[in-house]
Amino acid sequence: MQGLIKQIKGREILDSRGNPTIEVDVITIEGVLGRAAVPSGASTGENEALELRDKEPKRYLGKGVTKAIQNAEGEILTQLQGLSVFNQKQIDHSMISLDGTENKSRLGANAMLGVSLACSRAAAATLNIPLYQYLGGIQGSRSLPTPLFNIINGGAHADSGIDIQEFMIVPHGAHSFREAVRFGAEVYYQLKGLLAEKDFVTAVGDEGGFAPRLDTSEEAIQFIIQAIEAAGHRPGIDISIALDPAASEFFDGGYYHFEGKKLQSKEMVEYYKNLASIYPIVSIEDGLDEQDWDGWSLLTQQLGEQLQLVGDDIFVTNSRFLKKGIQEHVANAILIKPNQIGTLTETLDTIQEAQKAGYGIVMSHRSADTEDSFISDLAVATNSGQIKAGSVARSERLSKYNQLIRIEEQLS
Ligand SMILES: C=C(OP(=O)(O)O)C(=O)O
Ligand SMILES: [Mg+2]
Repeated sequence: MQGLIKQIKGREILDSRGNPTIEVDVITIEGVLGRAAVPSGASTGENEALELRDKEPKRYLGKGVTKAIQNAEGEILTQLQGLSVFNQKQIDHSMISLDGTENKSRLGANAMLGVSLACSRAAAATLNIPLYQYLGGIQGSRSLPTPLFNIINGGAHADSGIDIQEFMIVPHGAHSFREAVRFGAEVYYQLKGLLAEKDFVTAVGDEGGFAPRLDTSEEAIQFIIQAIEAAGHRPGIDISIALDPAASEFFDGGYYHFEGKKLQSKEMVEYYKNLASIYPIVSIEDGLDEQDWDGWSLLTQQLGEQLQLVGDDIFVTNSRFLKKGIQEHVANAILIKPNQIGTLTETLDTIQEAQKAGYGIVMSHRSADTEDSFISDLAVATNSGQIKAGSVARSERLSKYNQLIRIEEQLS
């Protein structure tokens, strides 16, 4: 039998915030290597699988992942040694039962996901085929996703003081992925000029979008509209806007503390409704808090016909929460972050569940990411339709977009 797991090696590498994160090598008896690195969030959902970090911070770095590495190289290797990398389900389910906890807190979702993804890379390498082709099989790998470029950063991702975390542009009028990237870059550079003209700083936040000290989110949207026009594109026709308020971050004591006001769910819904009636907004992610299911129902009733409403913190890539959402008519799309759930098999199950229910899929990076571009291949393999991986000007973000440019070339 081909592809039997012989060795697992973990190492600490740095993520884009300069913190340690885990990279895993899986080596088969034929000496084939599969490698994967795991990203890390800042605005994490309460119900995410646990990222295992050491108790003590390092002298100059954030908390390390040496315990997660020990688990991958020790207990996980003992459990998986001799299994074939082609048995992805078996690999993932045996790690889940070995861990034995609801949220993967014993072995660490970071250790488990690193191993899980590295196994699939080793399988693709054994067959000598691209990862997207291995993951997608004959049915998959047909369409390139539309990118959502995050060009203004707020919330937990920057010190801009803007309450909404992500202002993204959606170049749905582009005819190819390559052209979409060009649209993104054109708007990004126009936006830089417009901000500089008004004496705003053009330093960037965690995901590579600008982080100007603006008073309101509406001001950020107006800058983006101007930048789209300055780049020669038509707002709402060639390029629209997507938002990720990441509202769990400003929800406290039953209220949304938003732009100096203390708002109830229904007032937030009114705010979004008004915003969407003025500007070409096509998608809002995490418009409300992860526990505010009633608010989410109202949001979906009021805006679900007209907008994509994406659940990130509320679903945490977990089919259990997604099923509840489908039953209760909450949201109409899901954000997919493999490290929120911790294995490839569970990620694929959640995607399938969402697709069956007609929910949209947005494949996603994390705010602290690495040069690993696994999610690009996964987006194509599952025909996710959309991907968000930050701006067009930091390499850990570009690794995803550039990989998609290569895949597009191969598929055409
Ligand atoms: C990518 C996101 O941020 P983080 O990785 O900080 O959760 C998000 O909230 O969608
Ligand atoms: Mg989000």
